Amino acid sequence: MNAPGITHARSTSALLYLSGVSVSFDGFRALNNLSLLIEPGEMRAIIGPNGAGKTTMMDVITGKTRPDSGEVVFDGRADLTKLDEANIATLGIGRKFQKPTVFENHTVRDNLLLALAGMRSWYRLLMAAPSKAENDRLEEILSIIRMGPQQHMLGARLSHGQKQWLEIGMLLAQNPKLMLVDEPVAGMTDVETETTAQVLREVNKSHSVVVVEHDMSFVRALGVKVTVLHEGSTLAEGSLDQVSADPRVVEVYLGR
Ligand SMILES: Nc1ncnc2c1ncn2[C@@H]1O[C@H](COP(=O)(O)OP(=O)(O)OP(=O)(O)O)[C@@H](O)[C@H]1O
Repeated sequence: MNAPGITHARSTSALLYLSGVSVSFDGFRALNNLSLLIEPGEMRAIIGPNGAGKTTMMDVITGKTRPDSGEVVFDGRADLTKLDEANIATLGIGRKFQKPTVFENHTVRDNLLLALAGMRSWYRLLMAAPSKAENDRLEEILSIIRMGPQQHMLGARLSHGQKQWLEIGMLLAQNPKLMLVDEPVAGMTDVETETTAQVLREVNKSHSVVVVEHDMSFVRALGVKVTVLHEGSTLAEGSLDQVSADPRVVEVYLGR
């Protein structure tokens, strides 16, 4: 049975299907007939110059912005243009914004336990010990985000990079079918950037991911298919080497 509120859309085997999506703000086309297809299990990197429409695309997928036209289908069945943000999150789309928002007065472990239990369960978390299943999952996530040694540290004491990894872990705890990650390495050192690529590659073993990022060394380290957005449309798609060799991409983005 379908969850309430789901409107059947076109049937597709893609996890995420955008076709002909346009969004205008006061007559300015932020997205212009955009199409994108993410396969189940895939990790995709989205790059493009400032104002290319990357954030607007993420906003359309999460229901924050309604497209003026076009199709947005998730998991082969749900028409996301008909759902609100809460319903879309329930369907299994999780988003990590650029700025980390971990609970600073709680340890890494408790931040993850809160995310595992769902934010409604503060009381349960404080009053009851985690179940064996919760503990096992917690250990698994700590290992994926490489923060086992820091699990008893308070959020406030973490470095910028560690906060980002913890937040990736908190998103993972909610077990979304698709993780959207906005500029995860902004402000990171080179070593943190490399670790973030390793963390996301590990995440991608069990989750589909769409990551927006400007940092080319990071995108190279991810080693996944890249979509280049420009003026609200797909300009090029392929490996980083392929799109980097495309004169149009050099002209509008990489050559700058
Ligand atoms: N709410 C809004 N009202 C008016 N214009 C907007 C709004 N949101 C975005 N825009 C415009 O739409 C265009 C696309 O913006 P968007 O933020 O999606 O680009 P981006 O690729 O994410 O850029 P950046 O890399 O700088 O984050 C920009 O020209 C922006 O000014």
